[in-house]
Amino acid sequence: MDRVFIHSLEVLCTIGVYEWEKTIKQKLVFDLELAFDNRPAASSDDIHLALDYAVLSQRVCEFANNNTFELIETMAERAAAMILTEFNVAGVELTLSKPGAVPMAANVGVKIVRGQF
Ligand SMILES: Nc1nc2c(c(=O)[nH]1)N=C([C@H](O)[C@@H](O)CO)CN2
Repeated sequence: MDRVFIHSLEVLCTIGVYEWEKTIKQKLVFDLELAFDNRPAASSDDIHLALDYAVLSQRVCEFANNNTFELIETMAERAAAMILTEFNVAGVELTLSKPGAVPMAANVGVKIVRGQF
């Protein structure tokens, strides 16, 4: 299966398990791989047959901005479910990073794969 990808999509969100985290915005970074057949778009050169990565990026930012969770696991799961529901993709691989959450680590996060590839 072909893929469309979106890397390093940065969103400011309310996310975290501690009380102080519920009063601030923190940066999350999405890396997305979407299972999608690109051949109809390629053969027709028609954006309407493509998975529009600009539209999908905007929707993920909106979703993350408008939903507050404690765990990044929950954000990842719900965002993947939203993508599978709202977009015509067979599968989603979603890596969600919370840079700066652990000062001693360059990065921390979770990776999930949902649907089919
Ligand atoms: N597996 C996880 N571990 C932790 C999370 C998380 O979302 N998933 N979150 C925190 C805190 O919110 C942390 O980011 C504050 O620095 C701790 N561990």
